[in-house]
Amino acid sequence: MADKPAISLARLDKRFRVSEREPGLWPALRALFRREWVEVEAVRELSFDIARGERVGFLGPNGAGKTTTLKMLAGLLHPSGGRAEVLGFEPARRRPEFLRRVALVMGQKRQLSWDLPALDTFELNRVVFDVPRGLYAERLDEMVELLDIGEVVRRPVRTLSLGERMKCELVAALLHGPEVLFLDEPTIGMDVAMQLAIREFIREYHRRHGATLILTSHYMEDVAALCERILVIDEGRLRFDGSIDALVRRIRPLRRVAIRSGAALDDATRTGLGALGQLADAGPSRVALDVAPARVPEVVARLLALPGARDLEVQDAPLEEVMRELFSRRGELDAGPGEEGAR
Ligand SMILES: Nc1ncnc2c1ncn2[C@@H]1O[C@H](COP(=O)(O)OP(=O)(O)OP(=O)(O)O)[C@@H](O)[C@H]1O
Repeated sequence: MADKPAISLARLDKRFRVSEREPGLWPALRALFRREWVEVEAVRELSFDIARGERVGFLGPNGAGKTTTLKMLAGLLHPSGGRAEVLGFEPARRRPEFLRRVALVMGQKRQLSWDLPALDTFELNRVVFDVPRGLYAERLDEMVELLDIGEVVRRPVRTLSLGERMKCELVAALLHGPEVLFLDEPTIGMDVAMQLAIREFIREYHRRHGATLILTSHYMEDVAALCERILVIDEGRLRFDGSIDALVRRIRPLRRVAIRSGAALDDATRTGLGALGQLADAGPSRVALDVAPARVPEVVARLLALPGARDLEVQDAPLEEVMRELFSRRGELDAGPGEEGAR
């Protein structure tokens, strides 16, 4: 029999009731006596399974329901309907045995005490989670070394840079050895070098300890480096479940083939090439064509036959472009699973 999934959602729903009023004084006064409520459907009938040790990227436009889902899975929010199971537990019950085995790290929130060194919060967590001293010291040494924060953990948190603080947040979240890790925008607002350091740490931590990982990030490099599977949600619903490659093919189905020729191309040649795919503007002696993957070999052969042809390139759409498109095309991704099928 296959292993039970680490995480399982069945038609999970979350609705928020929010009060709504028109701007201005009169509506404000009226709202004191009679509030008008609207329901926001943040998560709608979300169903998927995640196997133990899987690394899953959770993507979608702003307000898609990613954070709400992670909060439900970490036991911070009660679902309005459906069922969530994490490591066999119902997260909303917040059983201590459950809380000891999961961790939620949010790039926009901190659990470290502002005026104390991070080491003090680590020690507090050791007591709260009842981690044996030897194991605690072992884990702490390992992470401090991997993140290179031997000195950083001794300084008051308020004096740390955003990246240094996030490194400490990660240590605080991992000292109890969680088997499931929810990471919500762990690199948000950081410079490229710090993003890379944090990403590398997460990758190495996963390699060594094999925790199940769900990550949300607006940085495609994070997701590409860390996640083997992507779930896209939009308006609270699952829109895609598959690999990054499959997602790129779904959003940008064409590949770009470009070449430089020995001389400027005349109009007749350009028109002839235009019949092979969509011509992208590339300059007088350069041709770039966007073509369906199946046509790439034929197009490459035709381009290589141009006089003085050189510098052939075949590219997928850059990941950042795919990400931008994904976040701007609200509601346009086909419903249903990715090319690799529903799981
Ligand atoms: N506590 C709350 N009360 C009312 N509405 C909420 C609450 N939390 C979230 N929402 C609403 O639920 C929807 C989903 O929000 P959520 O934060 O889960 O999205 P997200 O995908 O994480 O977005 P982002 O990428 O911007 O962080 C949004 O419309 C949001 O305004």
